[in-house]
Amino acid sequence: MSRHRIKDVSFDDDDLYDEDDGYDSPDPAEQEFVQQCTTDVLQQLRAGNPPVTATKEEVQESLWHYYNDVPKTVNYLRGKKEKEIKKQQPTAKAVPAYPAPYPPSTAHFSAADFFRDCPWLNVPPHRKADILVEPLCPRLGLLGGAPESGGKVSKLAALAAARKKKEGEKSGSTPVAMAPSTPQLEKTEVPSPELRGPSLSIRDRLAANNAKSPRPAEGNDSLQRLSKPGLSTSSSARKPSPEKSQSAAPSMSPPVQGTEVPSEEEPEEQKPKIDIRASPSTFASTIVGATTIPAHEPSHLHSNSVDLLRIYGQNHAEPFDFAGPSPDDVVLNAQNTAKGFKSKPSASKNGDKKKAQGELAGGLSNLSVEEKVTVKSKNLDVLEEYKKSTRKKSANFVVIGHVDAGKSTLMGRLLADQKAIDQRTLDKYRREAEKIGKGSFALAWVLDQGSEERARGVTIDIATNKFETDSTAFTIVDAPGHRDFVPNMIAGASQADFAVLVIDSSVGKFESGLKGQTKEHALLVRSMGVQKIVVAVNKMDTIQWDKGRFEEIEQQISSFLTTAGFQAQNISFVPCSGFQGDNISQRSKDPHASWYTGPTLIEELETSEPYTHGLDKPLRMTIGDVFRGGVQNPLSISGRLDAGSLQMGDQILTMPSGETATIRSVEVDSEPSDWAVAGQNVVLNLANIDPIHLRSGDVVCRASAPIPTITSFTAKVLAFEHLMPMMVDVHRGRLHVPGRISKLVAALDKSSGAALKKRPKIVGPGTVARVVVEMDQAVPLEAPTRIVLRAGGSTVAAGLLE
Ligand SMILES: Nc1nc2c(ncn2[C@@H]2O[C@H](COP(=O)(O)OP(=O)(O)OP(=O)(O)O)[C@@H](O)[C@H]2O)c(=O)[nH]1
Repeated sequence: MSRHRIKDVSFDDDDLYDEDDGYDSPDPAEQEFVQQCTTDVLQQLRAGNPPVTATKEEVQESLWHYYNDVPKTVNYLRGKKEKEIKKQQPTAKAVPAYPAPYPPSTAHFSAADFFRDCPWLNVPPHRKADILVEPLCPRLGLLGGAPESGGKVSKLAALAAARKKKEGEKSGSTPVAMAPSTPQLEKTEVPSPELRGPSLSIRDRLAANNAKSPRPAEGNDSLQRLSKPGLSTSSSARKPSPEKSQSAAPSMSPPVQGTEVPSEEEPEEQKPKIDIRASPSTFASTIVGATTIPAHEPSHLHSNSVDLLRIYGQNHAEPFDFAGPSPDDVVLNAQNTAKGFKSKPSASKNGDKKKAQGELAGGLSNLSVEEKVTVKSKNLDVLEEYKKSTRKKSANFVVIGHVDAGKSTLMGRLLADQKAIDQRTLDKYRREAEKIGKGSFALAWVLDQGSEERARGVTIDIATNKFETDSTAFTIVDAPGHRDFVPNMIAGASQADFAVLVIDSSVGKFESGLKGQTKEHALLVRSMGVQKIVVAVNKMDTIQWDKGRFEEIEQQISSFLTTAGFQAQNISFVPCSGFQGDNISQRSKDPHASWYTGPTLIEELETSEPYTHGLDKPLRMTIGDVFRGGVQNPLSISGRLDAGSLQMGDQILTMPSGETATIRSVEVDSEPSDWAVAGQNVVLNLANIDPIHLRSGDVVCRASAPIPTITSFTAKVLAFEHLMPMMVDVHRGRLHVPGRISKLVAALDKSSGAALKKRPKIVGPGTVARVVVEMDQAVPLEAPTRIVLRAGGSTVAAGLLE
């Protein structure tokens, strides 16, 4: 027989139900066992101390819960019954003075029962003191907050309190002071101890005592301050009288519920206004020195709106003067003075302050990324130095002509013949050129240094090289012949004293060249101011030095150049072969060339006069290149002096940036020099300027005579194409800006310059015209500068700024 209600996991759900009531019928043997247990439990309950009884059903129910365990069932029922007995007895009587301990087998623990035998807990209720819970009256601010004392009550609250009091008197009941355990309750009156029952709280009794014997005004500092009116206008409120001490008694009421009830006899307007603001905290009192304020003066501490800093500054301390030296500075200055150093100046005085500010402003203005470089000038009379100098005359010439006319080859030969390039380098160029199948370009590579130029066999940008004869230092400006690079050719032509026009004399090439850049280049250099031109009739070896061909070319070109404005005495022709080196530096040894007895090319070049005019004019130099000259010269510019002179240490002005720079050193024709004059090719090593202010095409001048920057000008131009109001690019050396011909002023006579027709709508090629040009941006230009106008990749006009 099992004592446990253990579920057999092997059953089916149907096994739990029988056909009658759905549950198993009790086993007779088990019923007998339960009966026996019930009897045992009842006997033990009756035999215990105190004896308890329980019903049969209670016992069997308990046995069922305890799985028929008799001792546990007895313990449970005994505890249960004893609790019921206790509940039925009155409290005093139910608690025995010395209750018997529970049997050790008790399963339930009760704290009350555990401490029941403690005699000190058996305090009669009437002797128990109230436990007061402090109301939550948050302190609001550092210098004020919720009033701890009675504050001014609202009229509504006062009326409600008075009505309540009256009702209490009518009903004859004693007004009971409410324990301020709940802030919402309103205390209407502080009763006397006699009126209070034994349940009066300690706080209430203290309050009543305070009402009876008011505190003297000077007895307690906090109360004294509390009684000060602050914003109150009533003087009577300043000194608390015994009658008013009630309001001064500490109250646990929240701020909105005052303890003072206005007397009915006293008119409202005569009642003193009580300062309901709280006293400052100890911390606040300490930092503002509240205790030093005389008692009779209104305390600013009660004004919540008072600025703490203002209080601090007005009454108690001088505000710190931040303009003066800091305490650390004072100490450091004293230490430095003792060591013999100059002390840090104080800026406390106004004068010193201004001085310091001035120094600061000056320091900022002088602030620069790089330190200013000072270059000592020798203060030379440059023109005198120039006259005394024994330097060779220098001449620049630009090499122009149609593409593949043989310009670079001719100049390479010239440089080779003049020993400006050594044979070893020349052999190297030859080998390299042969490697890529361009052996005939070996001489051209002397000038065409760019890889693209060498690969394509075409000059792209101008190249400058120097060579010297016995009398002259020459600078070659090799210009590209291709029409796509005409702007570069213009830049080269702007630096030239004269021009060498190279013409391919081979059959068909001369004719095509005339239609191409031969004429354009000649016109351009003339428009750029070049007056002398040497025509090198090249590749004469290809036509077996045909004299007739040479004379035909000479005639056609001469005619054209004269038309373009060159004077006949400034035009010369030399039959030559750059490839073979005939009539370049040496006369041709070819017997077919014996008919020519004139000067060689170099001899013709030496007849040119140096460009020396404009020495006494204001400094003008167009920047050709901006580069890093080396470690000693981090910023250099190169170009040709158009006018004036300069020397080392001079201050220059660059336009259009308007930035100044110092000339650190000067190089003339790659030689160091103290000075330079107009016509010389110079490199200026600069200091005290940022490279971003320097560009090719900018103009160097002096601040005393700056070049103007303009956006429009009138020019007398020779039309290469039809001209009308149109968009054009304005070229001046390296400078080129977009603009437009805004007006055709007049068509002019070529020789006299007189107006033939005013305001023409269009002018044809070869016509000289006066036009107004406007530019999109301001550029440094001044008369009589030569300009070139191009449109759609062609030169449409060139002329002189008026
Ligand atoms: N037969 C012969 N060929 C020459 C002579 N001069 C140059 N050439 C050839 O002509 C070709 C072009 O020569 P370049 O010196 O590059 O001509 P270029 O005028 O400088 O050409 P670009 O600068 O590109 O306009 C090369 O193959 C040269 O070898 C010459 O006197 N006789």
